[in-house]
Amino acid sequence: MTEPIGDPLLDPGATADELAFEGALRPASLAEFVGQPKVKGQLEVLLHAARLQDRAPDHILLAGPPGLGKTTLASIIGAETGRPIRYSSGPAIQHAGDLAAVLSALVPGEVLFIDEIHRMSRAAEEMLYLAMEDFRIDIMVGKGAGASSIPLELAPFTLVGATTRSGMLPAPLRDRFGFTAHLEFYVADDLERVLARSARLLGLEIEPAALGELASRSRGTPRIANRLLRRVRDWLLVHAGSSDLEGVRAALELYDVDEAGLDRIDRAVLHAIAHRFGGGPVGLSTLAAAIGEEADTIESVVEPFLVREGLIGRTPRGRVATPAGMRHARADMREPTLDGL
Ligand SMILES: Nc1ncnc2c1ncn2[C@@H]1O[C@H](COP(=O)(O)OP(=O)(O)OP(=O)(O)O)[C@@H](O)[C@H]1O
Ligand SMILES: [Mg+2]
Repeated sequence: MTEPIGDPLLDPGATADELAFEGALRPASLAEFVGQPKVKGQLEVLLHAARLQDRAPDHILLAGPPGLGKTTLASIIGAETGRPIRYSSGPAIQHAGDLAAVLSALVPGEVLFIDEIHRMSRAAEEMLYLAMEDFRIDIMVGKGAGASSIPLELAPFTLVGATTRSGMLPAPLRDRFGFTAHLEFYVADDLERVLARSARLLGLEIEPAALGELASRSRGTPRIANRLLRRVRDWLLVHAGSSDLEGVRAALELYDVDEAGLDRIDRAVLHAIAHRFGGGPVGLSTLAAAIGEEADTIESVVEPFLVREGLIGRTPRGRVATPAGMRHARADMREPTLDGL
């Protein structure tokens, strides 16, 4: 058995300290939100139009891999519309009754943010269809033949849903959103701007070359950029007097982030496909078992990045390493987790 690979950069069980750090760096307005020009332009028009007509904006779905700014955008939507925002999440809504309680407590014009909306229960999803369309729900009372439904009017609200897996949303739910924002991985220039902004907010003076190096290793993801920045800050603090670029390289080496920005779990996936499964194809669950990771993490976090980097491909028969992926796996001899494979 291989040991599960705890991913220090993407660990979903973030500590309170990390959450506070994320919160402090979260842009509060669309103007402050770096990159994603397409989505920003679309949201600007949508929010502006709603403001002109003094109505709640259409329901909005924010779709994209973790750490690209979905939660950030949801709170920006609240701020830009000047409306109160209420946070909930799919896993917290397991019964229709949970959702009924949230919906019936909404005040007119409120923004309801449901994170990980693809993880809501079926029954709650169905209740949401009606709520989104008609601002009404039917509450079932009683059971069996004597059951009846009582309609309940809701205050008009804007639903903002976030999902890392828009493909898992049932079509009727997806179709009820007036607009779906597809967040893309960030280009290095934009990540550099994210980093420059974060460094300024943290009171760090870091040379542009060092920020550029960090940006190119941040997997197109602001959350990772910010976390790496924190590791570099630590390194520079401990090794006072070192140059920033040296600090970036040393800190990333220490935390197992390679030149292409692949971290331990990315490399474990790539190595497993390349070496253990002879380049593939290999099915997702086999791959997950081989490296001791959740299939879900591999599918929503690791794969989109490796596919985008042209290192692996997806075929109907499973995942395969591309020639570039094979080269990367062969060249990278530092993989510590390979020992057990
Ligand atoms: N466009 C951006 N400009 C500046 N900072 C950003 C941007 N997008 C995200 N960030 C920063 O990245 C961090 C992660 O963003 P956020 O929590 O919004 O991601 P998410 O898409 O909700 O991720 P998850 O799917 O894991 O919930 C935040 O600290 C935020 O400050
Ligand atoms: Mg989020």
